[in-house]
Amino acid sequence: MLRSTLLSTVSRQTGRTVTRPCPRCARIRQASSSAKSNISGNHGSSRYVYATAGVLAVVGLYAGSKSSIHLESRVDVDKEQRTDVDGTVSGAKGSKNAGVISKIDPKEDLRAEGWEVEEPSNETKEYITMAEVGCHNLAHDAWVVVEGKVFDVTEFHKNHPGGSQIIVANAGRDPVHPPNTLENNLAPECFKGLVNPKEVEESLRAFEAEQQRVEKERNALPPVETMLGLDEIEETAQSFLAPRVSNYYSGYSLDGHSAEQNRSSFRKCRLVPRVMRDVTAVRPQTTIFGIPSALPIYISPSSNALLGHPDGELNIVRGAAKTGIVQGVSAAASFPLTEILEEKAKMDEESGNKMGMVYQVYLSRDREKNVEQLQQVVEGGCQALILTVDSNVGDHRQVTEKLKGTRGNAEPGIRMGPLGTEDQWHDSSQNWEDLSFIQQHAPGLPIYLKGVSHIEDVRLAKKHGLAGCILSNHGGRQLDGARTGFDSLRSIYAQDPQLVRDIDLYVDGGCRRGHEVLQALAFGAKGVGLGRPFLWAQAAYGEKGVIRTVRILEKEIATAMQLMGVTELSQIKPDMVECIQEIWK
Ligand SMILES: Cc1cc2nc3c(=O)[nH]c(=O)nc-3n(C[C@H](O)[C@H](O)[C@H](O)COP(=O)(O)O)c2cc1C
Repeated sequence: MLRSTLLSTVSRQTGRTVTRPCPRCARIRQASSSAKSNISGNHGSSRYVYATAGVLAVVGLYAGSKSSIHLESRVDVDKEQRTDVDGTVSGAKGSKNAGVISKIDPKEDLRAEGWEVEEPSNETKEYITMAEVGCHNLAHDAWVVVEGKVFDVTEFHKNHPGGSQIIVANAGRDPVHPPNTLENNLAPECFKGLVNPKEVEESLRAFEAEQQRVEKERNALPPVETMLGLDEIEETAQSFLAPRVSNYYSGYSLDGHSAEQNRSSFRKCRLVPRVMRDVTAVRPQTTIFGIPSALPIYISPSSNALLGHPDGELNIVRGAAKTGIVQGVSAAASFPLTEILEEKAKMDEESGNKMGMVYQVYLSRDREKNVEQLQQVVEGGCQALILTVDSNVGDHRQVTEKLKGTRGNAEPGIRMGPLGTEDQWHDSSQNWEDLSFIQQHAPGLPIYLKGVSHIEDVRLAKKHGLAGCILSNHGGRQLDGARTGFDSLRSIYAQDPQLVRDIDLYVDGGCRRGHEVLQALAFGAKGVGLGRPFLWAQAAYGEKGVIRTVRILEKEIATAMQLMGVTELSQIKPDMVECIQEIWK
């Protein structure tokens, strides 16, 4: 049964979502009662414009210097892939997400305006409009435009080397991908047609204008040396990044209780320093995931650094290498692991030291993907593996969905359901038995389970021979209401201090100051991970921002150690941190 496509637009006045049937699709449906296509999507023009403005800054790297449109390379469209229905043309045969192609042919008008216009193909005389492309903007229905060509990347994005999210984030949109890379990896049937070149041109112009704005504002930022705290760097980044980028980085699930508590849980403790001790020289060095580290912190794996800066994760590699801290690389990084490893090799050669790099994986629904990935990780020289287990289904980020974040426009009731289950990287069947599979394919690599809260799960991790656990609620981005990593640590320590000694525990979420790192160490944590601060820092200042962030934390940690009366991290004890019950109420 054909349903009317609904358009959702966010009223700028009321901020409320207004939903109405799409007149265009309704017209097409009237005309094509026998259409095979199952059209779904929302492409309200005001939302589309808003979302487009958001994406422009996001894909700086991809934009490159592309300023002209080349439609010279034709892709043969199999006649049978398109079914003419009363003047409209539906998408690929058998595709549940088949598209709709306009019967309006603007080519003559365009030629009259002086455009050089090529024929889309012998079979297809019409162009796909950007509005139509915009209908296909979801993880399970994703089209993108590259150099005027429209591709269905619904299947491809799940295996995209740069991560699924970056593709989905740009689904239904402008040209965003380096030329030829998609074409070479896509089956011919994924080609949907061409977009009106004038529209592409306009969209590119807007894209470039936004790129220039971001670059200009980034260049006008106060010098990185004037940044004194991690929050200040975040504010600076937020001041010029497109709302969509800011929203993605700061995003949390549902009401953000866990994200908020991540910050506040550290502030509910009081430090109880010791005095009259010689603290002239302090040693904040330690080992993180078994790797020597300058500080008891590490960069927690976080996806899509490229959203904020064209060098993305490469900034983080350079910053981590130059400051001697360990980088956790996300399975959904925006650069392929091969490129990240190449950058690491360069840094290792320059410094003569081997930087610390650990790789994060999700258990994929397609285990073969994990096998390939793990082989790359082992051969590439990553020193440990982080297995993130708090994402067995996708997140539920209401705020992000509203802003057309990474998941497309959410149509309540229609779209919310499948989002969590479509992604290859979230396997809701994952369980303890799967650990042997990971262990088998990552021989010799210590494995740390990320996203643990319950003491019994720490015990099980130990029983299964894992090197440690990262107590975390994923920065409040998965289960809203989940206990904070720091609170889990305190609770586990209170129940079974020996367990904390027997297995390595790390904590992440909400830590922004050096003394907060020490609070976690007091209860036995081996180190603390920070996610967002490094994303913001590289977005605003590139590699220098990463370095500045580490330097700020280094100073804060060293000063806090001196003021606490300790010279070694091992001297920080639980009796030096008081978490008073009344404060928690
Ligand atoms: C934008 C963003 C992307 C993230 N991507 C991943 C990821 O790909 N894998 C993962 O295990 N954790 C991911 N995380 C969670 C972080 O590793 C970390 O648990 C969390 O950010 C810590 O909280 P903090 O940002 O307050 O420091 C992400 C976090 C953010 C903010």
